[in-house]
Amino acid sequence: MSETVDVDVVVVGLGPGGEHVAIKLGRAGLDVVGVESRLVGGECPYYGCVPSKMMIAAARVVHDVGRVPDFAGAAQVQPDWAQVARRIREEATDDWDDQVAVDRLVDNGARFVRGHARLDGPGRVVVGDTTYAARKGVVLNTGTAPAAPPIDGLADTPYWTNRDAVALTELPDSIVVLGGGPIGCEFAQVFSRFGVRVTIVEMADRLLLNDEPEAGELLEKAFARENGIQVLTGVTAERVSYADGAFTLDLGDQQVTADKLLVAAGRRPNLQDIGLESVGLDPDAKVVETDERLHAGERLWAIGDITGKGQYTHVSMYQAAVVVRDVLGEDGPWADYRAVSRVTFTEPEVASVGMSEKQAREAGIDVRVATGDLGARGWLEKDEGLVKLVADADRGILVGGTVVGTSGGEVMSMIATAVHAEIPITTLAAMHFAYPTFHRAVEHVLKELLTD
Ligand SMILES: Cc1cc2nc3c(=O)[nH]c(=O)nc-3n(C[C@H](O)[C@H](O)[C@H](O)COP(=O)(O)OP(=O)(O)OC[C@H]3O[C@@H](n4cnc5c(N)ncnc54)[C@H](O)[C@@H]3O)c2cc1C
Ligand SMILES: NC(=O)c1ccc[n+]([C@@H]2O[C@H](COP(=O)([O-])OP(=O)(O)OC[C@H]3O[C@@H](n4cnc5c(N)ncnc54)[C@H](O)[C@@H]3O)[C@@H](O)[C@H]2O)c1
Repeated sequence: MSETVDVDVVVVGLGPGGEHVAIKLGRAGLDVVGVESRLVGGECPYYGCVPSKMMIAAARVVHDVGRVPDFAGAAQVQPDWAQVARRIREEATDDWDDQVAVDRLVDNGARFVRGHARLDGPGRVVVGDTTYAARKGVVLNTGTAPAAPPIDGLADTPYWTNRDAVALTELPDSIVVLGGGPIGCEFAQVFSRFGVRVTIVEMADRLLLNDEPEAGELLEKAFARENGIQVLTGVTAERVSYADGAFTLDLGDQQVTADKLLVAAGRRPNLQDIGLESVGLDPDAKVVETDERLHAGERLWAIGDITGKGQYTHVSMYQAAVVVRDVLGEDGPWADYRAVSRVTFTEPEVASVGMSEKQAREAGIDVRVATGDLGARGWLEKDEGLVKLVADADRGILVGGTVVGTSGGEVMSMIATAVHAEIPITTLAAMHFAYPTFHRAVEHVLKELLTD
């Protein structure tokens, strides 16, 4: 029997942002219903950031032991994937069980419904036989799923996505990674450091297409040097087949074969089958357009990957905080994307904030760029890397920056502060920079920007 339940807010999809909204509004005393079809917390804790960074931490330790001969004699390491798999299962994902997250939601005053939610007009959400009528509105946080590129034969093979890769209990001897974006690069290096023979197949002419070209080029060199990850760029897989326990990718003039195939070729937004047409939105659109308060329509907010402002947990959480302020009638600050930062956790880390040089030029800015290496600390640690700064010469401020290197994400944070707060370059260049830190490399590049 169908029923209608009146509530204040319905949150559809409980990724990192949706979970935050439901908890905060529940705690504020609103009648909130959170609906999730899979696991509360979404991709990040169960299939994304958290398990992948646990793998990366393990791989880094293995790699560091391998560097002993470069610095201090000899050491032996016997990597054991079982320990990594156990840690992911027990410490990160509770064996892919979200009871703790469900309890946290309910303890904070929200109601939880497991199921697939569909919009049914403004402020209305249907789950099974129940319609929720939301007085204040609906927050969409449906996220993304792994995309499968339209390659002949691929759909008929037992290929892996990130969801399989984080649940591995045994490593294969060899793997092809299709896609050289953040997901492909992070997994490729982990597997390679555990002794798997890795080939990356990327159709663009470089790795990390969304970062500065210098970053992808440097990472490719690091991959080649380290354990010999084979990187094939500018190639298109024409056909994929699977026989006798092996995948074969036909790349036109060559073939690659491996025990496993990991598809890391981008994400597909979960926007079909959620009733967008009932609120006047296009279900075939790639993103849901939002304003600075994340409004997407009448009594409708959208947050997270589906908004197209950067597919990152911190963007989803940032937007969630904006929505909470809006729902509770508080003052801003409202959403501002000038200084969105991102880090690919390879070694070297690839970190960036704000605009790339190309984006700044396309925006019509009077662009000035400068690039430098990691300076004294890089030499001491035998680490290669770079700092690239993108300036608006007219305004005398930074609009973007990239750091590739050890702790690149941490070094980038000072550039993020500068871009966000629009600190004059002359003020930045007059700072003290401790010797010999990695962040001191930024000083040299700032001075370079100021020389004629
Ligand atoms: C391997 C990997 C590594 C990553 N590493 C990082 C990282 O290091 N740092 C970082 O910032 N980001 C990282 N990301 C990206 C990050 O996981 C996402 O940006 C983050 O999860 C935010 O997504 P979201 O809030 O849009 O929702 P998601 O996490 O995608 O969650 C959306 C939820 O909505 C649910 N849902 C969808 N439709 C419905 C419906 N109709 N009814 C009910 N429920 C529904 C889904 O089941 C899902 O649980 C990584 C991603 C991957 C795949
Ligand atoms: N550390 C992090 O913050 C982190 C880590 C992983 C993922 N993420 C987020 O998840 C998003 C998705 O990651 P992703 O790496 O899957 O996507 P992506 O879109 O960033 O990269 C996918 C890559 O696959 C390539 N590709 C697509 N189709 C192909 C084909 N048929 N053959 C060969 N190459 C093909 C594309 O050219 C692209 O370079 C990222 O953009 C990022 O926002 C973040």
